[in-house]
Amino acid sequence: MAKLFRAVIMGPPGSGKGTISERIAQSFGLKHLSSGDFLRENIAANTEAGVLAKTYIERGLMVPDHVMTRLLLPRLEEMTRHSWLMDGFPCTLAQAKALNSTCDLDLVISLNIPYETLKDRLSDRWIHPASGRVYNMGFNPPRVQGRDDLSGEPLIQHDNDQPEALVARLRHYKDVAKPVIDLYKSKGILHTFSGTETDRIWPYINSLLSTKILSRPEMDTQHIPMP
Ligand SMILES: Nc1nc2c(ncn2[C@H]2C[C@H](O)[C@@H](COP(=O)(O)OP(=O)(O)OP(=O)(O)O)O2)c(=O)[nH]1
Ligand SMILES: Nc1ncnc2c1ncn2[C@@H]1O[C@H](COP(=O)(O)OP(=O)(O)O)[C@@H](O)[C@H]1O
Repeated sequence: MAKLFRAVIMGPPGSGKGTISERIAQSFGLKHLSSGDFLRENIAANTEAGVLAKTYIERGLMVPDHVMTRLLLPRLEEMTRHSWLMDGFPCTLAQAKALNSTCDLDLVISLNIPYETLKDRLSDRWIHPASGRVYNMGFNPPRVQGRDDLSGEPLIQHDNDQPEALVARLRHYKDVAKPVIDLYKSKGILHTFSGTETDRIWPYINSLLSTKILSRPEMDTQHIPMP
């Protein structure tokens, strides 16, 4: 069987992982998998892992590694016929090692965005809690102010997107992500992109993926961008 493409996107909160993942999924036909979406699905379905995860998320804490791996690895193992891009996992070295034992990654994208930019974006971020859809009042505003585009339900802001909580979250990200980034660097699969605007970073990611994915004959041709 032709080899499938497996990628991970990493970056601090607000770095644009979700936004860039959607663009990659659309342009290259990879399935966009998001740890936050998996968690929300499990919380909504009241699964054992979902009930447990909820107690952490409600307190603004990261979900413990063993809960994350128990939840995500079986789902990834099931995806034997799809190329995918994982957003939000792994976040810690323990998660990265667990993922390593399940699959061989082809590529890791790491987003390196200045603190001031993250602070500005997140303090302007509005979320539709039920779906996880994210809006930014300057970058991608909702069609109707304060309302989700699809459901029309009210949008909220997260307390942990406010400046004081954000400093702690970003510091925490740096500490836990460093060994993960070092691991992927040592494997030779890490690609880091720096900048303050998603629209400026995107062409570089697009051209990197074009060189990696166009050569893969199993990809559905309708998803391959025109040269
Ligand atoms: N002004 C501006 N806002 C952006 C840009 N790229 C993304 N955003 C907005 C969309 C969101 O409101 C916010 C964060 O973007 P994402 O939700 O895509 O980021 P990410 O998935 O990394 O955040 P998360 O881990 O879920 O906290 O910033 C940009 O280039 N300029
Ligand atoms: N890989 C992970 N390890 C631990 N906890 C995670 C992981 N991914 C997501 N979470 C938890 O789920 C929550 C929601 O994730 P996400 O939708 O990515 O949004 P955000 O990071 O902006 O809060 C996180 O705040 C965190 O508590």
